[in-house]
Amino acid sequence: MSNSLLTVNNLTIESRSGELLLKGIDMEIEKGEMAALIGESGSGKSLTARAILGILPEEMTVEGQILYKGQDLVKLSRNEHYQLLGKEIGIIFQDYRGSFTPYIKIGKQLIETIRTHQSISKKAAKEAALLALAETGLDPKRVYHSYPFQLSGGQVQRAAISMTLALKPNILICDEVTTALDLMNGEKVLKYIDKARKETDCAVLMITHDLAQAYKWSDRIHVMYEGVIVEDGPTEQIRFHHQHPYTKKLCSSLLSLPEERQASTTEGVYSL
Ligand SMILES: Nc1ncnc2c1ncn2[C@@H]1O[C@H](COP(=O)(O)OP(=O)(O)OP(=O)(O)O)[C@@H](O)[C@H]1O
Ligand code: NI
Repeated sequence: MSNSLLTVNNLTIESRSGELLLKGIDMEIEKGEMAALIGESGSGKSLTARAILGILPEEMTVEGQILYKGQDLVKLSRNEHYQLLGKEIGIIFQDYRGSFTPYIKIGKQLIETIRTHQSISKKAAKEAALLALAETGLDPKRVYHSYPFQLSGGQVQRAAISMTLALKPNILICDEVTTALDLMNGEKVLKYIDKARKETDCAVLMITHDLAQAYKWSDRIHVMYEGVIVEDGPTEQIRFHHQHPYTKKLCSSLLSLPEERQASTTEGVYSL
């Protein structure tokens, strides 16, 4: 067997009306790997993430397996699944504003989250919170003592990422994390996620529309199209030797852009 940390086998999701939203996808994510899941809007990327997190709408029917540490996540109850969130499986969403309650200071919320998952003293949790904030390039004391509305969008998002990473999850799922950020902040966030991955050896599943971003940061790319993973492989292979017509279309949309812009990761420009 491989080094797989998370194995998705033949995952199928059907909506209440009988529409097949995911059609038997397979995916393996290894420890320490940055795996990208790319594909156009509505192809099933976020549903895949939600299945792994156990937060799919109740009315959907799920078949197949999601194996993690010897257990099948598809078979867990909501409550059992919920226990894994945070410490084992972390999530960073595009909509980071929902990560914090508006009228409680960031520091207090960080401490509470850390202490929900680790039995450490308030003082130790405060130290961990300040360290986590500093690592995302924020002014730790200022952010710690601020309410979310006193910070810019990019600062709140970095604070939300600090909170997720302070728990040191084994798998981190990032769903379109840079879409709402400008280029500079998007790059900072990805750099920070990558640094955390290297330090903790966690696996990252990076969901994105942005092929340039996937090229730059991921080790492996899974290409999704209409609920199917049409192709996957090491990033270089997908970049230079892809086979599937949909991947060709995706890659050629990027190739037609000037070279220096390919190296950057602007949001929007490469969106499909
Ligand atoms: N709660 C829901 N009920 C019914 N259908 C849904 C629900 N959530 C998503 N879908 C459908 O499932 C399909 C996949 O949606 P999903 O959110 O996974 O797409 P995505 O690849 O993440 O797209 P985007 O890039 O726009 O975020 C879409 O056709 C969508 O309409
Ligand atoms: Ni999505």
